[in-house]
Amino acid sequence: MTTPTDRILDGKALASKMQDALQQKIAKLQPQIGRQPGLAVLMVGDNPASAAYVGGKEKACAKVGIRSFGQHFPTDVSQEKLTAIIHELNADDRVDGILVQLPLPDGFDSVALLHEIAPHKDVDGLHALNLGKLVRGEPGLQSCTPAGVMRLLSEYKLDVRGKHAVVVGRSILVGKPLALMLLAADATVTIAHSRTPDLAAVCRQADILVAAVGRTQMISAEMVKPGAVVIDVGINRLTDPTTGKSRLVGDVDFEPVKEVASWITPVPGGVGAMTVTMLLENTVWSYANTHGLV
Ligand SMILES: Nc1nc(=O)c2c([nH]1)NC[C@@H]1CN(c3ccc(C(=O)N[C@@H](CCC(=O)O)C(=O)O)cc3)C=[N+]21
Repeated sequence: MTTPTDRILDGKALASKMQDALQQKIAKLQPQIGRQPGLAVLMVGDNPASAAYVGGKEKACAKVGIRSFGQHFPTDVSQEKLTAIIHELNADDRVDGILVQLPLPDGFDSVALLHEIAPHKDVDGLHALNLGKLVRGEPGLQSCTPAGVMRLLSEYKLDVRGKHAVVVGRSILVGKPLALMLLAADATVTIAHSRTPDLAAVCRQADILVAAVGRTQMISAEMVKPGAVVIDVGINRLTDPTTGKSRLVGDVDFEPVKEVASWITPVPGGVGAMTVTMLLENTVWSYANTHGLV
């Protein structure tokens, strides 16, 4: 029962291919529209993981030709000030997408803030209007990480229709929207979580198993049906106590699970690598859509 090791869903390669295509698309649209697409990322505080993500987003923007309007605030910035900044960005014609880097430090009402973003600039797909469209199965801006998972599955022509997808995790950023996207693609969807009894038995039913919990080694080989497609959304940073070096691992016990699964995403280089690219896609979609060029 061996699995060819090339059964890896290579998010990094797909992201790079998509970024090349985006770069060309922007180069074509820019003379018609008369400006670059623009993305504003708001970050509060100095969480090192957030700073790294924001840096990655700005680098990717520069690479494809999106102008960054990054703003970094100290933790004592007020909710009112952030709201006012969002209103300015809503009215700023150079800005196609607005993203509030999450999580915000304690004391901020992030949902209230997300709802100040003009829905057509909500490139994170977290505004109630965009989430509502997703529930209804209408087109709209969709959350980047789950959209990246769907794109990976379609790129590798892995059929979702009629398959049993088990999503472990029910966050508003990943688990819930991904379950809805899988449902829209005609999967039979189960959402499992920390209160699900006999999680292993539920996972073993999955043709497509998604781990989006944020806990290392959450998914062991015994929880995976042979031949299942395993999608690892977890991003956990582990520090080696002897070397002090840190590395990223997912929620899946990769080596043993890879022997059971038909296809599997690595961490890093899998879903996470797709997330930023979907953000760029959403920004360019909003840019083109504003000018009737979608
Ligand atoms: N409003 C908001 N929207 C988000 O989409 C959002 C957020 N807040 N807060 C934090 C999470 C996390 N996130 C990732 C982005 C890039 C990688 C990524 O590039 N990962 C690479 C490697 C990164 C590395 O090596 O450090 C990979 O997995 O291959 C991962 C995770 C977006 N998030």
